[in-house]
Amino acid sequence: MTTNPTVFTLGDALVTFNPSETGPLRYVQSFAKKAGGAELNFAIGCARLGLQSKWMSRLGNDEFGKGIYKFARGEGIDVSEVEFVDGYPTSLNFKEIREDGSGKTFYYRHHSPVLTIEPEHITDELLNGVSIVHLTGVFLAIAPKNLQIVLAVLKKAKEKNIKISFDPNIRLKLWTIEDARKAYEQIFPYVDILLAGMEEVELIQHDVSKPALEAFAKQHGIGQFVIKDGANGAKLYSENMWHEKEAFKITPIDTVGAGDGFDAGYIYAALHNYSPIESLTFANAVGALVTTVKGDNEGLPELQEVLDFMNNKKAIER
Ligand SMILES: Nc1ncnc2c1ncn2[C@@H]1O[C@H](COP(=O)(O)OP(=O)(O)OP(=O)(O)O)[C@@H](O)[C@H]1O
Ligand SMILES: O=C(O)C[C@@H](O)[C@H](O)C(=O)CO
Repeated sequence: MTTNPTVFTLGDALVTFNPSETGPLRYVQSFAKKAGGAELNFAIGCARLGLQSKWMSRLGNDEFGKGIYKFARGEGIDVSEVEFVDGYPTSLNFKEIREDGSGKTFYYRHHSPVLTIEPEHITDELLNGVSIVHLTGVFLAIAPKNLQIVLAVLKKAKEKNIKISFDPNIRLKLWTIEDARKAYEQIFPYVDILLAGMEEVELIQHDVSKPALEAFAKQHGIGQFVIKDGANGAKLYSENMWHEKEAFKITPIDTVGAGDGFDAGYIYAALHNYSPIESLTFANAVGALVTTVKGDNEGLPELQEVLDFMNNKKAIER
């Protein structure tokens, strides 16, 4: 491959308050201020792996928005499609983390700045030079009108022959499963790579037997159907075959963002023509590494870190 491929994504970012201790949020006394948001995490993951990463968003014209903007730019993300808007405060997320590393999110994003994105902002030039468009259900869940924006991006991507990947990222704190299913029905026919968590697959499609999942992929014309399953690893259905790979053995301390990291790893692998098993292994490694660091994206690794981790190579620390 001669030029470095560009990945495009679109979504809301949040100032994420990570608790300084585990346990119920009501007893937590202090937080570390960080940045989060599923699509921003994905964009950071791609940039750390060395891809060109373009993130479209809107941020509040406030201190938090400016902080996120500087953070994203510092990660090397193309922020030319990020704008500040007055009257819409930057979204917030307070996290709760349990002893096993599992997390809960408490959102304050009812008046998100991304509500000001309109279909006419999806211009012809927006996807110039882009190799893959990656969208997620979080942006869809923020407001019903976002479906029209997502469809505009998907249509533009199809016109330009750009591959489309999608992560349902179901957030039932933002919408109902019925509304999610209705929106996904309109999205799935465009999707080339579907990256879904096992629990999400169960919510979307009750029967998770292999024949039912095969029928689901065929019905929607999904070329690569990837199912992420936490500590069990991941599997892929593609070209009438199943491929499965176990997870790496690690001790998770904060699992939020593992799925976004996995997505970035899988897209990196897809853009570099990895085999199905190589792709799952690489993406599992990125997902596992994310869980070993507190924060939604601090654990996203650089390419060499993934390779060293997969080869069990110890880093020289001193
Ligand atoms: N405890 C763990 N041990 C090893 N690997 C893990 C663990 N948790 C997650 N991973 C890796 O990260 C991937 C994604 O995690 P998970 O299945 O939880 O994603 P998800 O459901 O999309 O999550 P989320 O949207 O909450 O980030 C897994 O497929 C696996 O490769
Ligand atoms: O954008 C979101 O709603 C998700 C984030 O709060 C968080 O970073 C996450 O859940 C990542 O998958």
